[in-house]
Amino acid sequence: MKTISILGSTGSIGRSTLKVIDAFPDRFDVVLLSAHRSREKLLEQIRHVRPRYAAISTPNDAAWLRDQCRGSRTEILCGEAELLAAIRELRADLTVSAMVGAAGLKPTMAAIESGSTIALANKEAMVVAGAFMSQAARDYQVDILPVDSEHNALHQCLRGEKRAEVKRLILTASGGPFRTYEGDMSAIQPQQALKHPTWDMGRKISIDSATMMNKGLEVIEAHFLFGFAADEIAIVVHPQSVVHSLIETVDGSYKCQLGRTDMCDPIQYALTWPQRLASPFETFDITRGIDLHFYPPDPVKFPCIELAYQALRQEGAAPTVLNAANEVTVQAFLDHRILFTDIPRINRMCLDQLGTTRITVLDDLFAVDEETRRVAARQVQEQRR
Ligand SMILES: NC(=O)C1=CN([C@@H]2O[C@H](COP(=O)(O)OP(=O)(O)OC[C@H]3O[C@@H](n4cnc5c(N)ncnc54)[C@H](OP(=O)(O)O)[C@@H]3O)[C@@H](O)[C@H]2O)C=CC1
Ligand SMILES: CC(=O)[C@@H](O)[C@H](O)COP(=O)(O)O
Ligand SMILES: [Mn+2]
Repeated sequence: MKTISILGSTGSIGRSTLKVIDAFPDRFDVVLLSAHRSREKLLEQIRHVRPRYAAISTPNDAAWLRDQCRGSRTEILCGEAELLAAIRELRADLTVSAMVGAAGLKPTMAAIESGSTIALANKEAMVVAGAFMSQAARDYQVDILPVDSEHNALHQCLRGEKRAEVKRLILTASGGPFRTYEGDMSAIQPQQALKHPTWDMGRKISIDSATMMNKGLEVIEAHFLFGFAADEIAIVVHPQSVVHSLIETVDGSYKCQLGRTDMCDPIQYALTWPQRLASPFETFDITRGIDLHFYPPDPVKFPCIELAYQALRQEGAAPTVLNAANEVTVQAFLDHRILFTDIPRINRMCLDQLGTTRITVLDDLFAVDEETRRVAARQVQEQRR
């Protein structure tokens, strides 16, 4: 049995992970679950998989869970410090990193340092601290297996290829809900932006897809996962989301991975890697007559794409700054405190102001993350006056 920790088990990726695990009852033993605020959902999961530990963020929720779980074998943990200690103690065979945002960075680093293989969905951790995470993975000889559908596709396409023979990576983008929208972008409301055309996902990533910052973050994620430079990573809009990404080889071939728009597939790939196991799910029907279209993204309509390339080229603190600003602006937009078009505007302001901050150690990144959040929050406040 492979022991599995799931960070962010109550979210969209966390729930899909449990679905995959349920489909392979003799292969996986879930030893840790974690949630932020969803205590009822977490309780249900605890009763279902009976992990060694379950972690939640606030003392109030932890007390409630302890009460509900009295007599059970699961120990309830409260807050980040207890979660990190459990990750280090358990040293799970594999950790699914599926929290949203930079909050996932410390737990993911702790899992790497414990020697656990990482199934990485939490792209923000890689954007914030890609160089440090990759170095830690080398130091602790840990594999980081991408769950993000594009990077999972690239992982599959790159299998068996020599680095020198791959010219570039091409990330597919659905184009989000506003791909063909011709109205006033500043009038877009959260409910419209949350309606992703092809994937069912959490709220933050859904807004990122709507601004196409998701693709920008994925360019940075691809750089750190696969070691390609900004100029060797392209984005192509592909509204069907059937081709999950492509590589171009030096001899002019394109190689792609395609499949369903269901995250259970890349999760299964990561959980069972390096094996491939027969899918327990309904598989993709190639004969169903789908047209596949590919065309370049619109950088004027979606300025977040260029911001991400700028941050990647700047390196150092810039990706951390862009991510922190974006986390603040996305939440502010969801709370109706700023307009859709304020997201790239404030993100750019933060990147210009703080992107060149000097970084030597990981703690410098945490400091610049905090400072950016302060600056971005001030900009959000200004906007409300
Ligand atoms: N959903 C998808 O299809 C895809 C997601 N990803 C990436 O995977 C990650 C997770 O996405 P998704 O599952 O959609 O997100 P969700 O919002 O659905 O879930 C996020 C999870 O993280 C927990 N969480 C949120 N904030 C904190 C915090 N501050 N501290 C600790 N835990 C926290 C949530 O707990 P609670 O439920 O209690 O709030 C929940 O378990 C993101 O980085 C996203 O970009 C990548 C590709 C596809
Ligand atoms: C499922 C997944 O990996 C998401 O990142 C998805 O790709 C988002 O869709 P967009 O292509 O619209 O960003
Ligand atoms: Mn993706």
